[in-house]
Amino acid sequence: MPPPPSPSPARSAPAGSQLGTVASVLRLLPYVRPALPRLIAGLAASLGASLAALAIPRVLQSLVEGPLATGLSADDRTALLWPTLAVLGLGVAEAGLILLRRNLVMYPGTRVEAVLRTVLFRHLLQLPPAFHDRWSGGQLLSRSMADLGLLRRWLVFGLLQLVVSLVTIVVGVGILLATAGWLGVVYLAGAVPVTVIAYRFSRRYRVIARLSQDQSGDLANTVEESVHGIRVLKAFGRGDAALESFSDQAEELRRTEIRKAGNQATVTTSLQLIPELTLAVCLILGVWLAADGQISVGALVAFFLTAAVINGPVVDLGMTLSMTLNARTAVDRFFEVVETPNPVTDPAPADAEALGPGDGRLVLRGVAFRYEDAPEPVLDGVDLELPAGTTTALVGLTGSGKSTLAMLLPRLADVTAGSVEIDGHDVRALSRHDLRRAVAVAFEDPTLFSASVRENVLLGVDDSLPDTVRDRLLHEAVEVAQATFVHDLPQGLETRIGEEGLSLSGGQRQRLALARAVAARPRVLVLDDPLSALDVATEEAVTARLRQVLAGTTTLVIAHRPSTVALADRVAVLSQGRVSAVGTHRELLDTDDHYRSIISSLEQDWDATAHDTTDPHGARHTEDTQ
Ligand SMILES: Nc1ncnc2c1ncn2[C@@H]1O[C@H](COP(=O)(O)OP(=O)(O)OP(=O)(O)O)[C@@H](O)[C@H]1O
Repeated sequence: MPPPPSPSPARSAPAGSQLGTVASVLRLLPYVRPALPRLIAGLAASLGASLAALAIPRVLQSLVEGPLATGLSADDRTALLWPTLAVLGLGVAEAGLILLRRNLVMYPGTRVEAVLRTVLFRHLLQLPPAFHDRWSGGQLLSRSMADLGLLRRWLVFGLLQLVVSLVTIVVGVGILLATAGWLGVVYLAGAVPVTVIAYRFSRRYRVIARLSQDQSGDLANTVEESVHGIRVLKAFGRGDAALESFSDQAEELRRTEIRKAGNQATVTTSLQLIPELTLAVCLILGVWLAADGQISVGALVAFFLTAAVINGPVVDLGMTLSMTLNARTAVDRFFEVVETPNPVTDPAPADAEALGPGDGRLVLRGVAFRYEDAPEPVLDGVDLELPAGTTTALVGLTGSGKSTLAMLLPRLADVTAGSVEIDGHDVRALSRHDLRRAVAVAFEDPTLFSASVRENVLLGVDDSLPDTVRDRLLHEAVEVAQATFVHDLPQGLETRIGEEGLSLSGGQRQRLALARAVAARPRVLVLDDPLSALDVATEEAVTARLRQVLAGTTTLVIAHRPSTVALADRVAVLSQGRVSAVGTHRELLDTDDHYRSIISSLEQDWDATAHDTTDPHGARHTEDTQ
C-alpha cells in the first residue's frame, strides 16, 4: 500500500545555529541597515513614552511632599494646577509618543520583510536542482512566508518592546535606589530569580520554538504534496489515509504549540509573581521605615508608583523574550537557506570567456558525476563528441545516467571530474547567462507556469527582441512542436494555462515545453525524452519539422523509444557510467550486443503501451490524463 504524504526527515531542516541569540539576530544587520534610522527613531519614541510614564510618580511625589504635606487652604488650590497639568502633559506625551513609534516603524518593518523575502527567493532561484531535491517545498514556503512575517512583527514590536522594557527596568530601578535607598535594594534583589527564570526559559523555549517552526514547515509540505498529488491520492483511494497522516502531523504541531504556550504561561506567571512578592516585602519594610522616620511618605508613594511602572515591563519580559526567541529561530531558518553555498557559479568577470560565434560542437571529456551523499558516481569517464549540427540519441538502461548527463550541459550541476565543452569553451568558463542562451533543454516532465501560452513559450527568448521577431519565433515554435491546439484554446495564445499547466493533457504540456525549447533557438538542444507522451506519428512529424527548422542545431535526444532512436543521425550508448559505443542505429544493431538488448527491451516496453489510445492532439492517455 503506498504511504500517504508525510514529512521526510531527510529533506527537513538542519539543526539550528550554534550562535547565541544576539549574534544570530545581528546577522540581519546588513538587511536592516537602511531601515535603522526609522527603527532607532521609533525606539527613541518608545523610550520617551516610557520615561514619561516613569516621570509621573516623581510629580506625584512632589505633590505629596509639597502642597499635600503642608495643607491647602480652600481658596488656594492653584498649587494643584501645575502638578495636575504636568501629569496630564506627561500622559498625553506618552500616548503621542506611542502613536509616533507605530508610524515610524510600520514602514521599515514591511520593507525589511519584503527585502528578506526577495533575497531568499533570489537565492532559491540560484541554487541548483540538487538543493531543491533535498529540501521540501513546504519548508521553503514556511521560511519565506510565516518566518519572515514573524520577523517583521518582532522588528517593529518585539525588539523595541524588549529594549524599552530593559531600559525602563534599569532606569526605574535606578530611580527606586535614588528615591528609597535600601528599599530599592530589596526590590532589586527580586532581579536574581527573574534572571534565573528568564535564562532557563530561554534555553527551553528556543528548542520548542525551533520544533514548532519546523513542524509548521512539514505540515505545509504535506498540504503542498497532497494538493499536487491529488489525482494519485484519489485514484488509489488514499484520501482518508492522507487526512489521517495530516491530522497526526497537525496534532503533533498542536502539542508543540501547547508546550510553547505552557512554558510562556509559566514564565509570565513567575515574572508576575516575583515583583508582586517583592513589593509586598517592600511594603512591610517601607511602612516600618516611614514610621521610623527614615523615609518620607512622599518618597514611599513615589517608590510604589515607580515600582508599579516597572512591573509592567517585567511581566512583559516573558512575552518579549518568547517573541525574540521565535524571531531568532526564524533568522536561523532564513540563513540556513541563504547561506547554503551555490556550487554552480559564474567565473570571475576577468576570467569569463565570451561565447563567440560557433556552430554548437559539443565535447564531453572524461566526465564524471557523483550525487552528493551517493556512494558511487553515476557517470565515470564519459567521452563523447557531438559534431555540430548533428542529432545524437543517447540510450541506456533505466538509471544509467542519461538525464544526469543532460543536466551537465546547461550546468544544472557541475561535473565532478572532466569537462563539458561547447565550441571549444569549457562550460564553467562561460557566464551562466551566455551558456543558457546557447543550450536549451526540454524535459520529459514539462513544467509550465501559471501564465499565458505566449509567456510560457517565449520564456527563453530575449525580451529585447522586437515584437515581430518574438511573434515569429512563437508561431514557428508552436507549429514545429505540433502544438497548434493552442489556437483552439478560449483566448488562443493569450489563454492562461493555470497552475503548472494542469488544465492541459500530458501530451499538450510536453509539446508546449518543446515549443519553449525550440523558440529559444539554441545552439545546442537537449531533449530529455520530451516526446514520450506523443504517438509515433506525431513524434515523427515533430522530429521532421525540428530537423528543418533547427538545421545546424546540435541536438542530444534522450531516447526511450525505438522510433526516437531511428530518427537520430547517430546513437551513443551509455553503460556503467561511460559511453560504451557510438554509431548509427544500423551499425550498433550489427555490432553491439548491449545495444541490441537495450533496443529489444525498449521495443518490449513500447509494445506493452502501444495499444493505448491517443487523443486528437496525439497525447497518449495515461492514468493522469483520464
Ligand atoms: N538527485 C539525486 N540524488 C541522488 N541520486 C540521484 C538523483 N537523481 C538521480 N539519481 C540517481 O542517479 C542514477 C541515474 O539517474 P538518471 O535519472 O540520470 O537515469 P536515467 O538514465 O535518465 O534513467 P531513466 O531512463 O529511468 O530516466 C539513478 O541511480 C538515480 O537513482
